[in-house]
Amino acid sequence: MKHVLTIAGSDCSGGAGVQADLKTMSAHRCFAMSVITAITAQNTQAVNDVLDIPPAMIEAQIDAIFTDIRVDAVKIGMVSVSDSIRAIAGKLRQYTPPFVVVDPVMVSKSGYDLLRPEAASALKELLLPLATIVTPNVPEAEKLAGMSIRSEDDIKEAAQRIYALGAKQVLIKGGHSDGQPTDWLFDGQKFTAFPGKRIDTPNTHGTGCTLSSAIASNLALGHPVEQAVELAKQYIQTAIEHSIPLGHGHGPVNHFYEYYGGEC
Ligand SMILES: Nc1ncnc2c1ncn2[C@@H]1O[C@H](COP(=O)(O)OP(=O)(O)OP(=O)(O)O)[C@@H](O)[C@H]1O
Ligand SMILES: Cc1ncc(COP(=O)(O)O)c(N)n1
Repeated sequence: MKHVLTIAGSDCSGGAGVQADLKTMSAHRCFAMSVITAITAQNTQAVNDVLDIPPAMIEAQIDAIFTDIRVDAVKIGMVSVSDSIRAIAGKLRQYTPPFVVVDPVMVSKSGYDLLRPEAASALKELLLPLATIVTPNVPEAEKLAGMSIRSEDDIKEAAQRIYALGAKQVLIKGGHSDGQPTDWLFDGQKFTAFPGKRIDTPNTHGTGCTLSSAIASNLALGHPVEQAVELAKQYIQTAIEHSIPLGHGHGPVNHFYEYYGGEC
């Protein structure tokens, strides 16, 4: 069995963050582990509060796992403060897991800033160089690349700029674009498009967390990056198609469909 670790924030409503990651990794039949960077009080409508876990406690969680258990892939999600980013980067340099997927979470679907402005440069300088693949959505890619994105050419220019920050591969996701949700992968040489079919639903809470965890699971399972993304794209497409009308805002995507081959 492969062992996959998420380093991310907790979403008590179960749609995004660590909870989405653990469900996704389990659906891929991987053993899922978590290092919690922050506790959020949120639901499908809003993030009401965030408590950042002290960096020493983040380090202690990482040490507890790596000193005892083989880790086949790591996914990093919400890390809001630069001291926590620095702590995580230091530990990953120490333990050198084979694959690191960085989802540069910045703003929740409900509009809350999950990355403090002071931490943006730490994310760029400390986490991107460790990334096997970084998976920004369009607004995140705009921030990382320092440019606005309005066209396919802009996506390609932004991917090249983000690649230059040190990530080995860059996947710019198309969920926030107009039209069909095509994701673009850049490996330093070529661009590969992963087309999707847009589902007209408000229930897309946790799509980015799910996609990056599916990529991490597929890398742990031995798939090369391009195939890991292709399979993850199929996973998120099905999970959105069967998403759950839970709560009064953005409901979660459905992982049970992949677990049991049917609705829960
Ligand atoms: N309505 C949709 N229909 C089909 N696919 C979608 C839809 N919305 C997003 N996707 C796909 O879901 C994945 C996540 O993309 P998205 O751009 O939503 O990421 P994100 O904004 O980081 O997600 P999150 O807000 O959950 O962090 C991508 O593969 C994207 O193409
Ligand atoms: C702990 C945590 N991590 C990530 C997200 C982003 O997910 P979304 O953009 O769907 O709100 C979130 N809301 N909460």
